[in-house]
Amino acid sequence: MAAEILTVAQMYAADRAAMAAGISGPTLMEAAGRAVARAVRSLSPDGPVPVTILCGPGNNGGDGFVAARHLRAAGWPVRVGLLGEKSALAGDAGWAAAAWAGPVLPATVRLLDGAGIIVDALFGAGLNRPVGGVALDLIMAMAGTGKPIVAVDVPSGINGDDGTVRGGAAPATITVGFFRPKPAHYLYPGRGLCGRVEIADIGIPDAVVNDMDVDILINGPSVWGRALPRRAATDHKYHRGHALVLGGTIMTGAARLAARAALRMGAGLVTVACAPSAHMTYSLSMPSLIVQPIDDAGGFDALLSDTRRNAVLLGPGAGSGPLLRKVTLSALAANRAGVLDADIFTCFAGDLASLRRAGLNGDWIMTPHEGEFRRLFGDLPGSRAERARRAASDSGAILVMKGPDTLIVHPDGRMRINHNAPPCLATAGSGDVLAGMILGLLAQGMGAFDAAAAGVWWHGEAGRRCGAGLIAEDLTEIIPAIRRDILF
Ligand SMILES: NC(=O)C1=CN([C@@H]2O[C@H](COP(=O)(O)OP(=O)(O)OC[C@H]3O[C@@H](n4cnc5c(N)ncnc54)[C@H](O)[C@@H]3O)[C@@H](O)[C@H]2O)[C@@H](O)CC1
Ligand SMILES: Nc1ncnc2c1ncn2[C@@H]1O[C@H](COP(=O)(O)OP(=O)(O)O)[C@@H](O)[C@H]1O
Ligand SMILES: [K+]
Repeated sequence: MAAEILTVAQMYAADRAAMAAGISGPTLMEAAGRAVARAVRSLSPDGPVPVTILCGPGNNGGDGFVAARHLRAAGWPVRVGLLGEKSALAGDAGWAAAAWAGPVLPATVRLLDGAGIIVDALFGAGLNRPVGGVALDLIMAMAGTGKPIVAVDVPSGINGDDGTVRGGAAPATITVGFFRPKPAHYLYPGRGLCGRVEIADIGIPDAVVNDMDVDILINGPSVWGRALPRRAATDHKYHRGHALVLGGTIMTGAARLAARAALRMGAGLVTVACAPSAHMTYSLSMPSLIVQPIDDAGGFDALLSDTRRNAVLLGPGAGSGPLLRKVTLSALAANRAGVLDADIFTCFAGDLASLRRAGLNGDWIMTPHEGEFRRLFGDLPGSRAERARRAASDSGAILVMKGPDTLIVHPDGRMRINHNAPPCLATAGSGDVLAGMILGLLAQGMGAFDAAAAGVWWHGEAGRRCGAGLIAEDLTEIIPAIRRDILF
């Protein structure tokens, strides 16, 4: 499957490009409506059930009319309700309505009575304001029936570009999208309301994407697989990087999990720098770890003076006191790659400027969850994706906005949306493992944007393989098996 995600504007441009190439609007709409009818039929393999199709005033409604015609031709009982006047339907939607030979009733809640399956063709890409009035009544009534719903393009009321709900939206069983997915198919809350997303080929040539500046991708091995560090027969451990982790004194589990994850991802060596009092805890936890006691930030600087220590992780379990602050500022100045996580966001709350002044740049990755994000960046306006883009741009670093739909954002605006993470990853220490996984890839010289994306996907895959009941320790142990499968 192609990894591109198209914005609403890009989708309209793809439409125009296809038409410029000689594919007519009705041809596209015919294919779209046929795909919707196919989705409806897949919901009732035992045969026809009554279908109510609610059509809106634009081309989304046009797709509904085409679906109605195909279902009726296949012997399905279909009722079509239109929001607005048939005479007002223009362009391709007008063509589709004219080609529907059955009655067109006013769209009312009562049309849903007796429906076995509902098609939601009210609004798609053209939603330009929050739904209200009759449209909202219809949406709420669809949701209230409990019947399977096939949404055309997106559930009506969802903003295609950011997945937000504008007024209200009915949860679909299947959402049929066209040509390429839109952000709303992958971003919550839209993603949660789309049900199963089926992207139909409606005859738009793949080549139209080549002329577009597509900057949103579905995160997966096809995106970064070729950038993964490979092993050579002559490898030396120093070829595979030396990661340095600041270990805390009280919450030692976080750095231990991260360090183990970095080793499992293939880093050649991992050193944990910690207070002398914690030395024993780290040393006994993992014989393969190097543990270096440091008395103060100067001790960390001394470790950094060895340039072979090429990747740094700061934050997990580190405490948000002056040591973390000093160490972070000097690590940023030391021209390394690294990951900033967890306590960093408390330590530098509202103070992005200090991180920037110290040298924060695109070799660094920040991995906040929503709460940590707000601590560092404040209450930025806009959708989650807009806020993440703004934060990446303001910081100059790669931003990993964690959650069920983790976003990996480059300061230049490119974004990868992750979609494989199961909810069992919401467990203590899981984020520490993620930070260590990304660190392990950075240590091996992978570029920060790809390392972040690969780490996030791999972490999701680890969660999927472990399944319900996983604890963070399980994630690190399944890392090698996933590597074998990605690299064959
Ligand atoms: N490649 C493509 O882009 C294709 C798109 N097709 C369909 O075309 C749709 C887009 O068509 P349109 O651009 O006509 O847009 P829509 O049909 O999504 O909606 C536009 C109409 O709804 C009205 N409207 C928008 N928000 C409203 C609100 N909150 N309350 C009341 N009225 C509202 C607008 O004034 C306009 O009349 C897609 O979602 C898809 O279903 C397909 O026909 C096939 C090809
Ligand atoms: N509901 C969810 N579905 C999928 N992944 C989730 C969900 N909730 C959290 N995660 C993932 O689990 C990890 C949790 O990280 P974090 O909140 O930092 O945990 P901790 O601080 O306990 O290590 C992140 O990678 C996040 O994307
Ligand atoms: K719709």
